[in-house]
Order: sequence, then C-alpha cells, then structure tokens
Amino acid sequence: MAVEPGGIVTSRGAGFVTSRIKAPPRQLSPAARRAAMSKAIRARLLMRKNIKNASRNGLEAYVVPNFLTLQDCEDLIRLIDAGREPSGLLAAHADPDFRTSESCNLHPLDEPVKRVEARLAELMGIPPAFGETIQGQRYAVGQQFKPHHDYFHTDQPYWAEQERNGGQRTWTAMAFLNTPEKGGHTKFPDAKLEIVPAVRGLLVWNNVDDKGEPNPQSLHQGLPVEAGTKYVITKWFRERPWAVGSGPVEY
Ligand SMILES: O=C(O)CCC(=O)C(=O)O
Ligand SMILES: [Fe+2]
Repeated sequence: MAVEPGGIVTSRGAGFVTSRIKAPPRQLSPAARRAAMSKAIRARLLMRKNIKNASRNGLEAYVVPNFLTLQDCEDLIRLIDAGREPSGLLAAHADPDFRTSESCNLHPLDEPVKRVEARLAELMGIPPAFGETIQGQRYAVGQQFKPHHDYFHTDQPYWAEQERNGGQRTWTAMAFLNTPEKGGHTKFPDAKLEIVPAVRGLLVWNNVDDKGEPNPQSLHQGLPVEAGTKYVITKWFRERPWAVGSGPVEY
C-alpha cells in the first residue's frame, strides 16, 4: 500500500476501525517530518464535523465543543483532586508567580483516562506512543500560568534529554472540565485569540509552523481565575515516540 509521508493509514482492529497518521520517513529532516505530520493532522481535523477553526495571525488552533462527556469531566476532576500538587516547571523561572496552579499526571490505565486517550487518539490520529502522559491541572482564584511556549527552547540545558526522549513538542490538546465562574481564559496574546473555558470543550493548537519550526505565535497563557475554580487536562504530543521511562515532564 503506497502511503504519502504524513498520509493516513487505516487498519481494522477488533470490531472497530482505527486510523493513524503514518510517521513520515526518517530520511526527512526533523522540521520536514514535523511539517508533514502537521499537514496530515490538519487534513484530518478539517474533515471533522463540529470543529471550529480558530486559526489566526500565524497561529493554528481549533476548538471542538462538547468533546468530552460530562461523566468524563466529573471523573477527571475527581482524579485531579486526588492527585494534585503544586505545578512544576521544566526550567526554574525567576518569577515565583509564573505558574501557580496545581497539577498531576493522570494514570494511563485509569478507566476515565483510557476513554479520553482513545477519543484524543481518534481525533488527532497521532500514534499514541508520540503522546506524553495526560496532565490534569486545577486553578483556584488568582492562580494562573503566565505566557509561555509549549515547545522546547533548544538553547536550554533540558533540551539534550528531551531531544533523546521524543524530541520537540508539536501539538497541544487541552480540554476544559468545567466552566469557571469568571476568568481563567486561555489567551494567545500575540495571535490575539482568547478562549473562554466551557465545560466539555477541547482546544487544540499547533506549536510548530508550516515549515515544522517552533512557532513563536503559539505563545499562550492561562489567565488568572477570578471566581470559581478551573480544571483542565493537557496532552502534549512529540515529534517522535516519547519514552515513558524518561518520567513525566512539565512545561
Ligand atoms: O490553563 C490554560 O489555559 C493553559 C495551560 C497551558 O498552557 C499548559 O498546560 O501548557
Ligand atoms: Fe502551555
């Protein structure tokens, strides 16, 4: 079967059809591979009904309303509340208020997590091995995550290890588990896009540009919650399979 780099391969599993985007050939440069994967993911997302293309000003982003069930949201909130501890950062930051939320890594074998992983895999088509462990996050009033990129900055000391363990982060999928009373918007200040959290909704964005290079326009932040609480889950995808043994990574 001839498949283009980044083309879609369909295979029949036990009683259901699964399709995955095929990893592009290794002889391409890393950026060309990332670009080919992005092209295939974009084509797949755009084929879907009930997806809103929120791309603008050099940022590629999509919103899928009602992506999760209410049951998923309730179950995930319970898991986050049971496991939450102060959110970490991959590299120390001079600003102690840079990321003030609480987080936990969700166990991939917990039933609600398995359900959501399967739905995300079906949406994105990215081979599951390319995805990091889903992280849950809880923001109380005043808590936030200041502007940052999800891609790795390759001039940082952490990069050598990340390059070995799956390489660059490509896409981010973030689902809103509740609707905070006020605030907590996800804002892309340079791209001038602001998403108001809505229970069950999914926000997906590409951290690399059309050439497969890290895209500065993907700069984003979780604005402070002003009333109520905000719960989200985040899944970061890598350009290559991510080694679980390397341990969970923060932003
Ligand atoms: O909470 C948000 O709106 C943003 C979270 C975020 O940027 C992240 O988890 O990488
Ligand atoms: Fe982020």
